[in-house]
Amino acid sequence: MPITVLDHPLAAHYLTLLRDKSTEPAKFRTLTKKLTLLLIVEATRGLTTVPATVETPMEAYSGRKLGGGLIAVPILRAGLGMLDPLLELFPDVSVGYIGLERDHATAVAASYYAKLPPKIGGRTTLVLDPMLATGGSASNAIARIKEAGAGPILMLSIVAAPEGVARLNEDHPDVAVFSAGLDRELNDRKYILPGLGDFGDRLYGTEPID
Ligand SMILES: O=P(O)(O)OC[C@H]1O[C@H](OP(=O)(O)OP(=O)(O)O)[C@H](O)[C@@H]1O
Ligand SMILES: O=c1cc[nH]c(=O)[nH]1
Ligand SMILES: [Mg+2]
Repeated sequence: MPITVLDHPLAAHYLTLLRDKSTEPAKFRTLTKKLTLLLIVEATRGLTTVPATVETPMEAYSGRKLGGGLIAVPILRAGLGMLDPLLELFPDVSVGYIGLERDHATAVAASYYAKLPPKIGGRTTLVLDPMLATGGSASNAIARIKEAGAGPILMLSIVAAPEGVARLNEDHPDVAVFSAGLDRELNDRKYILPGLGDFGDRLYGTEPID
């Protein structure tokens, strides 16, 4: 599926501040949340609703409510920075976790944790990971989520590289990808250019890339 890139002045503004190397972790976390809110609104446009009637103080109103329960799966660590805004907008979401870390030399992601909700079958699942670089981490996580029987899968990232989008389209053509930005390329260490560096390190104030 083609990637959907946010096209909104607020998204452009927040993303520029997020990329700025002088942005400290506290502000980085706040900007991540704001960008994720915008991404969630865009990505969930197609959610199904069911009829619902309520009484206003004046008369009956025939409206709509959200249908089935959503699943969210942040990819640890950096994806955790995107979870709070999802919980705010969808307080009834069920949350699973997948831990993946790229090897610094090979950039291949290895799994160190997975706990998915037991009743994932058929439910719409939002995968949260801010960086889609080679696409290896997202592809690995999505394969596990599919094995568990999830329904439609939406991938939410903050910065995507063309290489990662191509990998996901190849491995999981049924998955819709949303991102706040689509960057130029990967460097020889598989970091995104222009990118923003190591998202997890910037989010949690750990060591910078050398
Ligand atoms: O598309 P890929 O090439 O797989 O790269 C993207 C992955 O790299 C980062 O995680 P990292 O391995 O640095 O782990 P961290 O979130 O714990 O820092 C990022 O959060 C993605 O999960
Ligand atoms: O540029 C990149 C690539 C992978 N992971 C990151 O955090 N940043
Ligand atoms: Mg990292």
